[in-house]
Amino acid sequence: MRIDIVTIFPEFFRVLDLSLLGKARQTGLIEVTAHDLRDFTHDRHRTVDDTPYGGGAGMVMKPEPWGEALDAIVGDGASDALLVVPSPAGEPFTQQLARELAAEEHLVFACGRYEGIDQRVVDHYATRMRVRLISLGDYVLNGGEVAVMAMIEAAGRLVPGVVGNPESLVEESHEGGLLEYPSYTKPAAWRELEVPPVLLSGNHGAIAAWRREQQLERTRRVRPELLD
Ligand SMILES: N#Cc1c(-c2ccc3ccn(Cc4ccc(CN5CCOCC5)cc4)c3c2)n[nH]c1N
Repeated sequence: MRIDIVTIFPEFFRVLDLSLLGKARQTGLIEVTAHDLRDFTHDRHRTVDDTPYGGGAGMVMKPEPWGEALDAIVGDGASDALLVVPSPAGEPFTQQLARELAAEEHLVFACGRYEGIDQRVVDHYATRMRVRLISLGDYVLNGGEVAVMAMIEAAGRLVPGVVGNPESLVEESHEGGLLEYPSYTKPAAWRELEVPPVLLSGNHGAIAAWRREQQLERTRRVRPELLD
């Protein structure tokens, strides 16, 4: 999988050199490149924003630098890449959407700032490639970078070979539509708190049944809408 990110804060994505995704990058499973949008400006101040037509607070990101940056990544014609634009107005990011992103060969993330990117950028690239506006959740961020980091982590870990033990991807929260069961490890007693005895029983059928019941109880209590 190839991932390109366009942002005015490319150093924000240095953290992707660490941990699981760092290893996936070293093995070539996932190739991540962050591009500085200001490298595609031509004025002394490397300007990427301007006042909004129609008035209103804040600034809007100019289309020209975005056009040059995205053309440098996907060329000047049609592209099979998927352009992902984080936006408060986007479709909700879910585990299912993470699976869909994980199946893509080439993802291009456009990280907006200020009040967002001139709409014509999305409208233009929608004539040349698939474009999806995606929202991390119903709260307001200052830009797309945090959302892109979450999307790359959620999708990247689903790419075959990235997570050592694929079984660990199955019994997670939101896999299979339920929240995950509680987990325990040694010691068997800690600050007078005991591990549930069934987990020490060695009875794999009883353990599986207990875990399933825990998933259902937790989902009913915390996220009942997932059971609809
Ligand atoms: N993913 C994701 C996100 C984002 C996100 C993603 C990308 C950008 C680029 C700029 N921003 C700042 C911004 C904040 C609020 C608004 C709404 N405006 C409506 C009219 O009144 C002014 C305010 C617009 C832009 C972004 C925010 N926020 N929350 C998510 N789940």
